[in-house]
Amino acid sequence: MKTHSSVPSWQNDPTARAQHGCGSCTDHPGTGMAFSRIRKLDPPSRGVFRKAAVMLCSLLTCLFLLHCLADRCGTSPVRATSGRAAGLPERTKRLAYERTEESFILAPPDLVAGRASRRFAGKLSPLGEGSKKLPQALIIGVKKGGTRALLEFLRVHPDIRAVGAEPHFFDRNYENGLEWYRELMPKTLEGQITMEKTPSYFVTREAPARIAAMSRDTKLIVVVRDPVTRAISDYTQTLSKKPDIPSFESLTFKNRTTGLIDTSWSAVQIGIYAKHLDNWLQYFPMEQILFVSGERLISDPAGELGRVQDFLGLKRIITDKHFYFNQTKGFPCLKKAEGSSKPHCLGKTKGRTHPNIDPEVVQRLRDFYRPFNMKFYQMTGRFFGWDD
Ligand SMILES: Nc1ncnc2c1ncn2[C@@H]1O[C@H](COP(=O)(O)OS(=O)(=O)O)[C@@H](OP(=O)(O)O)[C@H]1O
Repeated sequence: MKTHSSVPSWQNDPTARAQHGCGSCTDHPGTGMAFSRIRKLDPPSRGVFRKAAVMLCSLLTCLFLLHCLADRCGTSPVRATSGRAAGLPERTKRLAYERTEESFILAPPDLVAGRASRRFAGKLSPLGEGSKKLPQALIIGVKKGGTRALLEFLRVHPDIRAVGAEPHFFDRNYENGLEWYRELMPKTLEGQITMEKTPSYFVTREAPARIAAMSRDTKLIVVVRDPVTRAISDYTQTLSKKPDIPSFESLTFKNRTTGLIDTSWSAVQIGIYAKHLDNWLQYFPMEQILFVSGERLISDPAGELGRVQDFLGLKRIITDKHFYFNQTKGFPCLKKAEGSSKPHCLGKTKGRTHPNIDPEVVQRLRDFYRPFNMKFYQMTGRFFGWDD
């Protein structure tokens, strides 16, 4: 019987074996004997064995690479994002973090995209298959209506993929072109719907024509809320950023003595829903627009989500089971956020405490909005109950 002497010297020396790139070839006692036995029976098999060993090593390398790739596409965008952010100055990092929540305009798009892809990590196949598509459905408004809640809830649905931040494409970034817009979108697989929300679209004169130019089939969703509460919510948001602004009461009127409302103040303007809707109806039929009640989104989220899923032609997957009422927050929250197993409420910028407004001013605003609300109920065929 031949001994190890016929085996190349590097195979007898573990260190040398490792250097030859196959440290596990003869790690078990007796394997060297097996080598020589094989060699004795069939001399050409030594070459075959070497080839097999090389192939095995290559296969293991490939598997390792595939594993890394899958990991990167699946969960590690968190690391990738923070890694990218790690190279940024502290202030830029903070800005990017703060602003991705609301808008693409001030945050570097690649950073935002990284954050967005992290949010969708659970829905991609391990290799990140799919392609970026222009949205087939948009939440176009209204500001402070409950648009973030609706989008966060919708993202629980496996057939919806959405951009987390607001792209503001059809109002502020239109000159960037559709390709820029498409690049912001997450990848979708066949049958999945791409969505985004930018509440200012509803009051942007050019938005309907621009969206129709992208696709006349785009489904539009508007979350509407009592225009008086909406105006106060809008004001509360501005106040939180600029504490020195005049009072709500003084901004409401052109002339407080005559009681003339200042309709040029955006907080008031946005709530004239019937007027804005007229503009959309020049480009889209009513059947293509769904109105979600901001009030019911809070009191019965599953009910409103049911209507939205029907409108989007999706199976009703999001139901009562997905929500619980968080007493501390005072709002419904998700039992499990998309891509996570933990309960999730919206952040502290949603559900702010509103300042007390002079009841007379509130009443004056109610009187102002009443005819517009009536017109809006008529146009939409839905009674929202803001004037009880
Ligand atoms: N589940 C849940 N959690 C927290 N907040 C909720 C929820 N559902 C609806 N809302 C209401 O959403 C209001 C903010 O609306 P938007 O998300 O459209 O605001 S924004 O235009 O994007 O800034 C926000 O307005 P404010 O209460 O004035 O902060 C909330 O009343």
